[in-house]
Amino acid sequence: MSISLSKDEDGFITPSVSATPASPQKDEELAPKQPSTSDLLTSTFEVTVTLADQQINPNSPLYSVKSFQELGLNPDLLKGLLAMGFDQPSKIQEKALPLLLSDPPTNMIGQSQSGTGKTAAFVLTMLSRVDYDLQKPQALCLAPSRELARQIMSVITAMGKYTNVQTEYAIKDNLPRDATNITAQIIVGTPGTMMDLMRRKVLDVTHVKVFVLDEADNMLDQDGLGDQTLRVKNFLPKRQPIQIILFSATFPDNVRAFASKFAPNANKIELQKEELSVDNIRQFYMDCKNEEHKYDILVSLYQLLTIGQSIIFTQHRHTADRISQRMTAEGHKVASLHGAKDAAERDAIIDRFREGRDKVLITTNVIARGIDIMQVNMVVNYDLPLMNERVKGGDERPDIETYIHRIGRTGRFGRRGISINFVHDKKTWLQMEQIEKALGKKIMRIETNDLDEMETKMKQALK
Ligand SMILES: Nc1ncnc2c1ncn2[C@@H]1O[C@H](COP(=O)(O)OP(=O)(O)OP(=O)(O)O)[C@@H](O)[C@H]1O
Repeated sequence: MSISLSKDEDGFITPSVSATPASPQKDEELAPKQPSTSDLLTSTFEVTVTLADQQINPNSPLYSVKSFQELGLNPDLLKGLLAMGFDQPSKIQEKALPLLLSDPPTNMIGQSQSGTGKTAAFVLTMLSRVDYDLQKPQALCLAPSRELARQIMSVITAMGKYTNVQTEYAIKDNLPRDATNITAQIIVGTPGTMMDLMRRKVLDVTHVKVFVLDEADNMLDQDGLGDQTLRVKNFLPKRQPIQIILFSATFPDNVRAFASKFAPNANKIELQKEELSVDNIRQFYMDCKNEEHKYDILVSLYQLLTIGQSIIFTQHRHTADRISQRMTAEGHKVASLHGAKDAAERDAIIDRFREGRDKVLITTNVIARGIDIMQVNMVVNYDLPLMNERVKGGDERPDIETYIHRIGRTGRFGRRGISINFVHDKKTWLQMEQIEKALGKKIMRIETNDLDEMETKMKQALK
């Protein structure tokens, strides 16, 4: 028996037993530049494509498509795509889909910014590869949270609407404890539960041919979910080739090498460092006097937070609960979500938020990644994300990857969004400065004492 430290979904480390501020902004910097879905579809951001077969020219038109029709998809899947309103592939889909769907299947490590359509790329691959007449698990997809697993499942269901695909979850408290045999073709879940089902032989892996990791850098990070993900992979049969697909908006250097080992000989689509975050998210900061002042400012922002929908990120679960209880007691309508709540409650909270019945969600890193809710036009980093939520020890450096994912909950698929960082002392101010440097994007100051100015600037940024 060994005791190891592992990170739970909120980013908290738990033991487990197992075998110079940005200069004030000028008004012209806020002048609206109108990004739109069509901007995203014709986006010019650069990706580097490296093919597993070095003899092939990645710039050949064979390795890029301008329409879904060119992919030679099963007509039922094409119908599903069109019913979802997907008329044209996005940049990442354009590049990734021909590589993902070609035969023989080749591994893929794919990177593109948050909200640019990675999910559809791997979901379409799973749906294209499974044999609908075979009642056996054939594609496994792992995600870091139950919320994301449920969202991926909803994309599979929508895209596969005109097929006979059968699906099953591998998330906590979903299957009855006495379930014996999963016959669905596509299984989506979190690594611990997936492993549990495999070990108990409820999930037969003999016919698995596609293995997908969404938020792959997070899933492979040795300080995160890496151990469990590796265990799942090692359980898969070695006899037949399995297509391994890794996608994320971020691949920090420390996991890149491991990703290449995990998905050997992969085709790779990578982003330049300066393209990590999308331009349609306007980033601001507010200089608060102290912790208590952060709360007051959040309350004063309430009206703006509810123009669309907003997500407020805190470092700790207790902060999320405390703020939400205080705001509720003061007559505001807010919800809080984190990994300490039970499964049914978590599902109910995210569903209410997704349906727009709650407009403000206060949460931890548990939903920093992947969650796609178009109406979210504001993200507040009440606490900046820090490395010590991710790695062992008291590392107080800002967590750049988590920052990119958090602000990426807004500005989905070319829409406009704004993010606001609260800083309240020299330390947090310096942390924010490091984020600004790492991303090479200006984070603009908004005064905390002029609500009208704040409102004007924010509305302008969202126009
Ligand atoms: N080709 C398309 N046409 C229209 N909408 C699309 C297309 N592809 C994806 N979308 C929509 O774009 C939104 C963002 O897509 P998705 O959630 O897959 O982004 P992502 O790249 O996985 O983001 P993240 O890095 O945050 O996980 C979704 O609402 C999806 O339905």
